[in-house]
Amino acid sequence: MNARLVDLELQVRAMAPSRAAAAEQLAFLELGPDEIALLRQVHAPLQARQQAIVTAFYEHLQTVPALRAMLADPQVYARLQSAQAEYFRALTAGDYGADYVLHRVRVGVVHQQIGLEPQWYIGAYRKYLSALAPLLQALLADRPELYLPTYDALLKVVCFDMSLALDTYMQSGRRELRDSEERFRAAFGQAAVGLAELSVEGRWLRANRKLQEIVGYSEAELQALNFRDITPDHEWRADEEAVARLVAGEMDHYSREKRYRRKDGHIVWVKVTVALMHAGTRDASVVAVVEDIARRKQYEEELRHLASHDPLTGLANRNLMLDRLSQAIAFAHRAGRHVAVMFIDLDRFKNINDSLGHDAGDQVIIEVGRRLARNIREGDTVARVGGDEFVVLLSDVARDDEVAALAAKMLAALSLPIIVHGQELAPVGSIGISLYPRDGADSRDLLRNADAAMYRAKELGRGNFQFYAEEMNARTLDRLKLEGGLRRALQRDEFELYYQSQVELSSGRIVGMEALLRWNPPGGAVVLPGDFIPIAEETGLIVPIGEWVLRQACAQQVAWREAGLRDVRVAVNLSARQFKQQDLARLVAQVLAETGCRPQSLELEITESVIMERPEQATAMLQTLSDMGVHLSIDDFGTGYSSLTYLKRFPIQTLKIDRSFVADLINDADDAAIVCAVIALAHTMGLSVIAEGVETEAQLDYLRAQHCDQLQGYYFSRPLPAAQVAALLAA
Ligand SMILES: Nc1nc2c(ncn2[C@@H]2O[C@H](COP(=O)(O)O[C@H]3[C@@H](O)[C@H](n4cnc5c(=O)[nH]c(N)nc54)O[C@@H]3COP(=O)(O)O)[C@@H](O)[C@H]2O)c(=O)[nH]1
Repeated sequence: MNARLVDLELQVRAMAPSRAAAAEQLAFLELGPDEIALLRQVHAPLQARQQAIVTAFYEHLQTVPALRAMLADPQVYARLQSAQAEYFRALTAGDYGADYVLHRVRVGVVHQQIGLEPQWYIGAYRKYLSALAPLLQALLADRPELYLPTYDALLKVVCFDMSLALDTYMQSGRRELRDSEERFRAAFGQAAVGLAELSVEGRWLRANRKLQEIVGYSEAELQALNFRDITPDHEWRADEEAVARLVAGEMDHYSREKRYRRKDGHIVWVKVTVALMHAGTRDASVVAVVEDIARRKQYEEELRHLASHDPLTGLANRNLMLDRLSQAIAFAHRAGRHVAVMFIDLDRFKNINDSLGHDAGDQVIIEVGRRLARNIREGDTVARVGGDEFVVLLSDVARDDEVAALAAKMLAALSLPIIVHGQELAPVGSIGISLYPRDGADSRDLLRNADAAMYRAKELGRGNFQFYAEEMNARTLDRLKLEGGLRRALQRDEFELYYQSQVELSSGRIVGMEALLRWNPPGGAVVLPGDFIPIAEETGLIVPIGEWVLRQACAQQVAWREAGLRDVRVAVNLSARQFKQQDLARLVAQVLAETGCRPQSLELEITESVIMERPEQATAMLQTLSDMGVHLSIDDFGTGYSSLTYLKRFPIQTLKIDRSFVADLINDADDAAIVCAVIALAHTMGLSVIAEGVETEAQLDYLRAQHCDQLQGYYFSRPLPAAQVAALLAA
């Protein structure tokens, strides 16, 4: 027997009345041995008519559309007909014991399971009785006095059958209800979402396990509470209004996201979907499906945070800063207050990135962000708006001096040492400040003007703060114009090299020419490198410009030589960015090859500060250049902090004393001492020394007395165009 049949049989046995109950029922129906005997008498002749009766019975069933559909399957039809034949056989067989009872109950269960409604069942009994009445009458025609008792006996058996069948239906109904309640209880209890039933006044009536987990209260604890007790900040008003609309029939359910306060005090986000049960009755209650959406809310919050914050520092990003600035302006406008915008740019941050790597740069940025944030009040904002650029918004400011004091405090905080990768760094920042409403009516103007003030702070030597002033915009515009002009200068051939002679003290002969760049913009005066090299350096334009200088200077050296003039060395200045170019050595080799200039006729001047920025890398680069035979000198010597250890290792030939020391040599004992020390040091290390900026005979005499090797300065010659230099060399 398969599992379904076993289950069926178990159900049948469970539903069948006990022997005693069946006997009691038969007694109540007054079906005794006499009646049974009467039925047995007609049993055999009735069996002969069985087929006709069963067929007629089924034809009758087919007249009902619902039953016809149920009997459409031929297999089902054949099985039911065979079961019906057996039913018919047992009806008058006279044995109404346990097997009979089980058979009748089984038929009832099967019919109930296939969905046959009881009304068709009772109609079927009526059909049997109607069909059998004339038959019995015919069979008992010769003994008509037996017809009524026999029919009455048959009626009792059919009533017995009917009671068994109806009992089966009722029991099945009860069982289904019980099963469904159990299923509901299990589903309610184990559901993966929170489920609760509440009174329309908001008292908790039932709460499943998941809901108890979400709110941290047991069901019993909840039953002593109203939902308002665990809903924060009067959020419950919205729930109450919605439930009132449910009760009024204005909607059949509602969903909303809300918060509960857990038993442990934490707030948890949930989505509740609420419907009314038993609407319109005194038993009306509210069913709530409660989903824990804390995760989703957290993701949403994270996404919101990501869209408005800088991922490295966690500070506000530009978007959030602009938003807060607009709000602050609106507030200040209403309240007649001021807003301050501070634009902060780290000075030489690129050097940290280049020399210690991006990881170190990141650490510095994070620490700078922390330091700025530590110095502001609640309600103010620190935002990171670029690589090393920050904006601080002071949303409610009364006076300038308040802002100035804070800017000074921030600069001091910034410059405290940071240890990164074992190196001590002291970040320096330049701060530009604009104030609403004085320096701009909207965010755009305030930021632009704070930026201009920041550039001014940089121009004034970095590490300071500047308030915006009208003329700064003009300066910014000039700077932009200059940058635009520089970009076009190369193509338009607006650059020119001037040369300044370097004189050997012992012989008085010109031994070198320093190439000094000049820019002749169309229609304008000559621009000196001090006014455009820093911008070229910042914008990267220095790389192509520097390449042009190198090529031009080498070509000029060859031209002078080939013109039969003195074979002097040409000195070219290398900027910081050029010196850090990976392919500098390759470029120098290529230019030497292209122009025919000999390596020993080229001198490269690199400033002390550029070399000392990354001495290890500088040593390698200097070595490569030196191996090529190029002459190397350290420019502006004395202005940086050269380590003697490194100095010894650098493959250089010359130290060039900065002209600032030479300028006051005669009047300033300190400068004189420095010059003497540099000359002595260079000679000890086997290097030659050149002093630049020599303007007077007194300076010349002093340097001669100190055995300086070479001199350069206006005393001998100002920087001159190449053509005039040719005359000088010829002379
Ligand atoms: N990367 C590059 N830098 C360059 C290039 N050309 C020039 N420069 C650097 O610009 C700075 C300013 O140069 P410049 O205005 O040309 O000034 C030079 C001389 O004119 C000046 N000088 C020389 N003698 C005297 C003097 O007796 N008195 C006095 N007041 N000034 C004098 O000194 C400048 C040369 O300096 P240095 O290079 O240190 O020898 C300057 O730093 C240039 O290096 C270029 O092509 N690329």
